[in-house]
Amino acid sequence: MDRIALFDLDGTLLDSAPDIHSALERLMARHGRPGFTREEVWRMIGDGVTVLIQRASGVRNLPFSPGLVADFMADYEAHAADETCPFPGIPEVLAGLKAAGWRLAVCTNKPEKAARIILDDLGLSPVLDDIGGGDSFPVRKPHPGHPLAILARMGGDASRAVLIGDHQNDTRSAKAAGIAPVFAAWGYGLPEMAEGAPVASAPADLPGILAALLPG
Ligand SMILES: O=C(O)COP(=O)(O)O
Ligand SMILES: [Mg+2]
Repeated sequence: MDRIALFDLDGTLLDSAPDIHSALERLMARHGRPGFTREEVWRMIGDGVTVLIQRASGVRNLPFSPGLVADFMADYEAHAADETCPFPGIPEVLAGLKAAGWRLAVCTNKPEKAARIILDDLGLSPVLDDIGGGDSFPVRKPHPGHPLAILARMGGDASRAVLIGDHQNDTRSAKAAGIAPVFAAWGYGLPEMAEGAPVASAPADLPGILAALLPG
């Protein structure tokens, strides 16, 4: 059976924080609230857009409502790839893995529509076999059902898959699913979020780590 590499999106494949940050600044400004530092935004990313807006509105004493999320998303989707780009080395690593026979997919807590807009815009969609967002299934990371639902769609198996991500939600969902986790240390997570998973310090480390975990 083919080996499958599942990639987290924000903070793993893509440096997407600049556009998330900008859209959040505009949302706060529309409600007369001050913005956030980039580091504060990194700490709020990882559990999907609703939790991001709950965290941000909570800190700024802005009553949370689903309308805030819809308002944020309409603006974010229109600007999601303005400054967002793959981390250096990512396109080459994806192409190399593909050439080595791996099938590739994205497992992100970002809403699927926004993920597809960005991946299309950055020209990464053709190398991906599947994209499963935070709203694609009844559950999302850290629930193991999120990566497992993507594997099921691909006809894959947990024992022949790895999940690379920058947050404890990634390592935890992988471990609970029986998928080998790899921690992306270049992303937005704190080092302790690796929780014992093998650590890749740069994208260029991935081919070696993945081949060691799942020899062809
Ligand atoms: O949208 C988020 O909060 C996180 O998305 P990710 O799962 O791709 O890191
Ligand atoms: Mg991430």
